Amino acid sequence: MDPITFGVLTISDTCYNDRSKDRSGPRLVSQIMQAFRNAQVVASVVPDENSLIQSELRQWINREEVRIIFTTGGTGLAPRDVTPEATKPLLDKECPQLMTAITLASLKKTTFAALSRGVCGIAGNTLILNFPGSEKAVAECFGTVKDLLPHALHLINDDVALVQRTHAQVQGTETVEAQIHVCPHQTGVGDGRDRHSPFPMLPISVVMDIIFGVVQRTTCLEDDIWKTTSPVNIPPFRASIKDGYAMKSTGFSGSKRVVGFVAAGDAPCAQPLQEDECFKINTGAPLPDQADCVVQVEDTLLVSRDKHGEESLVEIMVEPKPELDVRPIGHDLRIHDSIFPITDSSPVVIQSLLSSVGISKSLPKPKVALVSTGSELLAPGELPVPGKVYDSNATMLEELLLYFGFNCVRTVVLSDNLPETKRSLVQLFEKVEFVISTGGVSMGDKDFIKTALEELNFKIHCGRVNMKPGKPMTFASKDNMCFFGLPGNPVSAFVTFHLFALPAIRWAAGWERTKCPLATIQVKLSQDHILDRRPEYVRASVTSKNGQLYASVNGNQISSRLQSIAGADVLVHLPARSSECFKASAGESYPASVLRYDFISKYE
Ligand SMILES: Nc1nc2c(c(=O)[nH]1)N[C@H]1C(S)=C(S)[C@@H](COP(=O)(O)OP(=O)(O)OC[C@H]3O[C@@H](n4cnc5c(N)ncnc54)[C@H](O)[C@@H]3O)O[C@H]1N2
Ligand code: MOO
Ligand SMILES: [Mg+2]
Repeated sequence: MDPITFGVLTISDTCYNDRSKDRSGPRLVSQIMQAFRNAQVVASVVPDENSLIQSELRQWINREEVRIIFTTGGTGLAPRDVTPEATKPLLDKECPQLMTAITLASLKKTTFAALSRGVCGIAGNTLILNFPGSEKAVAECFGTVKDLLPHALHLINDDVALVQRTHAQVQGTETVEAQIHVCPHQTGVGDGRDRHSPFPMLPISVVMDIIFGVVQRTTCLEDDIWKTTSPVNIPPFRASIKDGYAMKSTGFSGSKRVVGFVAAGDAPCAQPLQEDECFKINTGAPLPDQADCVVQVEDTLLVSRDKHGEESLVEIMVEPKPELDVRPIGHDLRIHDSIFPITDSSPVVIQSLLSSVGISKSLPKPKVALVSTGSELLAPGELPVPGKVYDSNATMLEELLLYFGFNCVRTVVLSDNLPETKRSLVQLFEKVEFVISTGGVSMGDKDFIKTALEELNFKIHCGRVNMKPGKPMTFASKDNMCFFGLPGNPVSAFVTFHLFALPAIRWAAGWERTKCPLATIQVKLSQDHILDRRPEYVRASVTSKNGQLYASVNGNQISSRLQSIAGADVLVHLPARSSECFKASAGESYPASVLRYDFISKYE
């Protein structure tokens, strides 16, 4: 079936000024993608300006392939709400009943639906529907009309055969769902149908929304961990902060007799203590019951030793003050207080804080399996064979998982063989929740991953992403099993692991959503870079010059050249080329994902 292109136009001053605030547009895109397997989507954001709305709508109406446009926002009663006024003059025919259907359904949820003034109609061969601006409303409105859309398009197209077929379906002989289903790429068929990927190229933000919507959390840190209270005080006894002498702060008289030695690990000592006596004590040792301060060894002089060579008299050079160099009981953490002052999902933080209060519990981490696919692959260590290449992806991904605090339970190398691929996936998913594969997701007649997933009844949420490298990145799921099919080119696998698989695993592990993706910083480009047709994620090393971070692109960026990850501190996010702009210039500032903790390679 031919792809249908949908337009999603977010109309909002706020979202225009800060795209990250646009929740409704991406939500709509993701719903379209989930509902229509043959959908392509163009999306844009404009402010609440009549002329700008019309100019964007006109461009899409004039594009033959754009068949349905949803607008979101600007339908209310506020002075800046002009979406219906901008839309109406462009319509050849209005479809008021479509809007009535939407309004009736929305009124069942909230009477506020009565305050939306959206219109629906046909412009050329394009159906336009105005939806309100809220994410929830958009989802509901889309749900109301989605099943009507294929038939509406057939009617607009005057496609008699399909119209008749839909009428038959309405009478109960076939489902509309079946009609709009498109099978994934059929390898080796050799006819026209297998020459284009049926998978729309989704924007990264949409793929992220889908991933966070689909991946289930295997641990619920909020409940299990964040509310944990301490069963002990830290320190559990009054502890010395210094190596020195524990004594009474009262009756200071210059020198004191050393009456005992307390080391870390000794039980607190109840022995009576006079004002002219002291105990030699080590850092971390419990203060004798009758002492109330410690004088560090640097502020004392040894006066004499006894016949065994032990210290017997010391001169105290500073005045002892109550509580000097003493950590009171519960100073760092009080019993029954929360162990976690703030939520921090780092396994380092969680495990070590739990250990500090005596809780020995390893956090359940999502179980991950890695699979390298490809008949051309040789394991490192094997002798070279003509036509074969060494498998770098399995090692790279295993090291990355370890670097980010996760383990992988198994690594297997598959040949390009459909039954073997299916068998291995089934076996792996008996043991793990995540399988990350590399290779076999593009258009070759040996690229079996998507077919295997379909045949195993996985839902393929994403088969292509609008990015370079990493275009064929595939994400699929079934029940709580999640599958990432990273592209085989090693750099594509590297980039897509960081951008998609890692955030998904962190999410499953219970991390806060905003913490799941890599941290983003702003960097200035050190050199010009020609922009690609796809948004590009460029490996670059970072130099700090007078506090400003500069990114230097790491040589040839072809996705097979793994050397570009050497010295890669960040992935610089470069936008796609446009008619106005074909290069990113030196000195311009771009966002960049931080790949490693030590992300500044040079200081100048
Ligand atoms: N007709 C089209 N061909 C390709 C397209 C396309 O859109 N149309 N996309 C290209 C893009 S972009 C990428 S990225 C690759 C992705 O390919 P696959 O995921 O199918 O991966 P393979 O074909 O199996 O391998 C690609 C390449 O990578 C090497 N490779 C694979 N696994 C490993 C490994 N474990 N270690 C090292 N190197 C590996 C493999 O030998 C190939 O050279 O498809 C393009 N094609
Ligand atoms: O997207 Mo591919 O990953 O360009 O090489
Ligand atoms: Mg391939």
